[in-house]
Amino acid sequence: MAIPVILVTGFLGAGKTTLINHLLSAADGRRLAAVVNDFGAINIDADLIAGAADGVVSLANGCICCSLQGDLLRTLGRLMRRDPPPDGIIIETSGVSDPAEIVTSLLDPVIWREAALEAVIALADARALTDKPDLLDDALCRAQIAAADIVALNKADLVTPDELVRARALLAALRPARVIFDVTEGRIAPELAFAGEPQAPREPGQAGRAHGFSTPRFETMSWTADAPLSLPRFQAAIGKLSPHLVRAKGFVAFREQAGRPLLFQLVGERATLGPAPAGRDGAPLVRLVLIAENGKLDADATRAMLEACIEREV
Ligand SMILES: Nc1nc2c(ncn2[C@@H]2O[C@H](COP(=O)(O)OP(=O)(O)OP(=O)(O)O)[C@@H](O)[C@H]2O)c(=O)[nH]1
Repeated sequence: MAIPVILVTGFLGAGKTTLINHLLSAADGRRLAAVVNDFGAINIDADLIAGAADGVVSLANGCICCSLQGDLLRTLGRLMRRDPPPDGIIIETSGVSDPAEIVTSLLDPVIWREAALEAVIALADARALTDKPDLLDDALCRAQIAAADIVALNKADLVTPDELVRARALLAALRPARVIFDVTEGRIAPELAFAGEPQAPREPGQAGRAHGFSTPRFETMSWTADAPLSLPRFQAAIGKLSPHLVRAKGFVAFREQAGRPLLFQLVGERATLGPAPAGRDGAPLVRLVLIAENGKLDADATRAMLEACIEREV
């Protein structure tokens, strides 16, 4: 029997990793494997998928809808040959991927027989949609919603009930026939994701047509440091950089809070610092990935700004 595959898509920072963590934690004895794709050179998402290190495969430094497509198919092949094989596979696309391209690859009859695409779940960010309804004018964002069987309107906790109704209406106008769920922290019912029998292969839809805006549209920069940072200087640097960024994330450590690694997240203008999952041995103390629209980030100046945050021992 074919292994069911769930494809998770959605704009940068909408909550894809959070949803996958939820699905893995609610797996109820099912052996789920996850393939995560970070567009940057450092794969932060793989380290954020809790407690499933064994079943998580990371594809970094490219986008699985274009440069890493072959890697994705090879990875699926390897996962399917595991003994025992997984009961389900979740693929997280990077926020800059056009899922239609990946859907087309997964519809290859050879793949389909063994790993059948069961559902495409698109994450939309209720807060971002409320702040910027014209997000949905964006071709990439539309392609992600258009490819979905299920739309999860995430971050419901960050908007009022009226705002939630408006955000939902915006999505419904774009994708009237699809199911839209309001969720917080990606807590979609697992049975919605792995619903049972895979659907019949579908038409690739707009595959190919919508492409061209994916990877070349964004650029990514990674930065690492082996010494802790100054918290006020880092906050000031992020304040200056955030207007030029669409997304940033990574692990940080501050001199002011010695021995406490933190997870830094920036989505739009919302920056948060929270507890980091246990670090990987040998990984640099500070690992950041910054994503910007092409041409919006001066890499040298950004690097210099971040270097200036390092607290050197005197
Ligand atoms: N308040 C709130 N925050 C959320 C919710 N879901 C996710 N977040 C936060 O939003 C940020 C981004 O979440 P991720 O799950 O990393 O988003 P992503 O789509 O995987 O991000 P990329 O892979 O970089 O595109 C993190 O700080 C999450 O903790 C939610 O429902 N409510």
